Amino acid sequence: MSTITGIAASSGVAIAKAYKLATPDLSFEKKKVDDAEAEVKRLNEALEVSKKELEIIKENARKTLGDEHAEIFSAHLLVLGDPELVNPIQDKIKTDLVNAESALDETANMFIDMFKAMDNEYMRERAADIQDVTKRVMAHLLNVSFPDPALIDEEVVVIAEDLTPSDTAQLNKQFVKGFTTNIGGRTSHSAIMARSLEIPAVVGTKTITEDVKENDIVIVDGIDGQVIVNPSNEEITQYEQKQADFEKQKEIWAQLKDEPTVSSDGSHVELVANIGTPDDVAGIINNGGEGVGLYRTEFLYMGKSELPTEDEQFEAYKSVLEQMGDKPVVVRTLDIGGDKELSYLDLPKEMNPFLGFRAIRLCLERDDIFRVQLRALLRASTYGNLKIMFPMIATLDEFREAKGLLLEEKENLQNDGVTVSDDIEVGIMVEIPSTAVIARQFAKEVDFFSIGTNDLIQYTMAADRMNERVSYLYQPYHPAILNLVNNVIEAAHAEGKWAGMCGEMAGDSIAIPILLGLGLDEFSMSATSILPARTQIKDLSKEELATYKEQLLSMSTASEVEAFVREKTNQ
Ligand SMILES: C=C(OP(=O)(O)O)C(=O)O
Ligand SMILES: [Mg+2]
Repeated sequence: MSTITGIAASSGVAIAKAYKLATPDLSFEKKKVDDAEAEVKRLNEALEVSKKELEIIKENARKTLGDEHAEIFSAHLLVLGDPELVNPIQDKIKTDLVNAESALDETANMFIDMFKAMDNEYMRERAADIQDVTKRVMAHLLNVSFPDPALIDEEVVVIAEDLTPSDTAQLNKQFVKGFTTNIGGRTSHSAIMARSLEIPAVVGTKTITEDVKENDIVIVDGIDGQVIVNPSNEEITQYEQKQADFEKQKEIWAQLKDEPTVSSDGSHVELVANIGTPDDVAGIINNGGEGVGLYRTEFLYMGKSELPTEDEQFEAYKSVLEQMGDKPVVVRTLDIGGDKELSYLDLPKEMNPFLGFRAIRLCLERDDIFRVQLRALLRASTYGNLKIMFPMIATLDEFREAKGLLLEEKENLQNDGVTVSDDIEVGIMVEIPSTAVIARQFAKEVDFFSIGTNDLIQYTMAADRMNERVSYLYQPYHPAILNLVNNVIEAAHAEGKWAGMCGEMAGDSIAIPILLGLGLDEFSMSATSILPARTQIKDLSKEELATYKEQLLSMSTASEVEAFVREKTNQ
């Protein structure tokens, strides 16, 4: 057995056999063949098996993630059955007398290049579909297995170099008991999704794909960030106990499910949750959340082959608002870019995607995409307590322009006789240090702030949130971060506005006492963190914590801050 240490990304313990998720080697040799018919038969068989697999994947995706996410596989099935693609491959085998692999590769590449060059978004999307489908058919021709998260049908721990947010969205929690990756940090989106799916996860292990072989038994300890490979019987017993203790602890937390969040000296704060899809609302209700503090709408745009329509979006927003009743629902407009890609938008590769064309920057340039979302939100606004916030705001001009588009679409809808709520609060995420520094000026114009510490920390410390090599610099308790957070809260209060936090820091047990003392009004976190946070806050005195403010803000290091908080709060 061996133990590998990584970053604890999602609590809980999982014990199961390993399932390695890696793209196989699909290289092949171009060969001349004598029997073209036999080669065509081989191609047709590979196409048939691929079709069957895609049918299963589509059905699994439909059951676990809904029709919307299953749609991409319908597009793949269409490609597989398209004679315009299949006939030329067969013809090539017959006329050039080459093996099926090279006929497939050359023909598919010809179509991919042709579609990519077209000045039509729909056609460019088809290029991505052909690319995906060709890989699957090629794997069958070469007789190599093509791992697919949506095809897993027995209990496993997924082992991968990295999981993209859309890979993570395909994990079926009935079978995937845990996952562990080489790269990533606590705030990478795969980690955030693991928490909303309640799947134990350890990320940033650097070497897990080398340390584990297919079918090894693996323990994922998402509480302490450890992975144990081929454990002894005693270790299995020990971790089964840890798993049972964790379940018991969850039962204790659950006792506060229907209670408000009140500190020991009677101050109420709002504990709300971060969600990615309407299905995640069930998790908020089960965990006693007081609303939605961040709805990451980009997941509506991912795992698909084209942009979601206004009606599809309207249905999703309406569903969340209706499920939450009169509780607040803060919806963030599209935040694509960084680690969240949309293959069908075909955006150029960037050297620094986190500093590049993302979020509001993209939305203001592609206002055709943005306006559709704004209209869908405005139409849904009468179904609950909607608040809208814009991501990655760096300048007041960006906020004014985005709000201007919102008001324009509101007027357009009203002119068409559509009813729109008149009291939608419009706020911003504070993720960029410049915005935190001049929060006073912003506070005069926005209705609220939600501090996105996942990005604010990476931009302030110049430490990539996805990179485990610099994770030591990713310091939520660094006094520079505390000063920025304090600046935002003070600025909001000076203008009679509220300040929340929707970065992962809001659910951190060392950060919570600090934030309570600084006067944060709303804490938005993974649904599973709500009950532990409520339990903790119940025993904290806000008044006492507020007296430590100046001392904390003038400290010099994160470790000084952490030691101080641990001492004062017995952690
Ligand atoms: C909540 C945030 O947004 P995301 O994690 O989606 O970038 C953040 O940056 O803190
Ligand atoms: Mg962010």
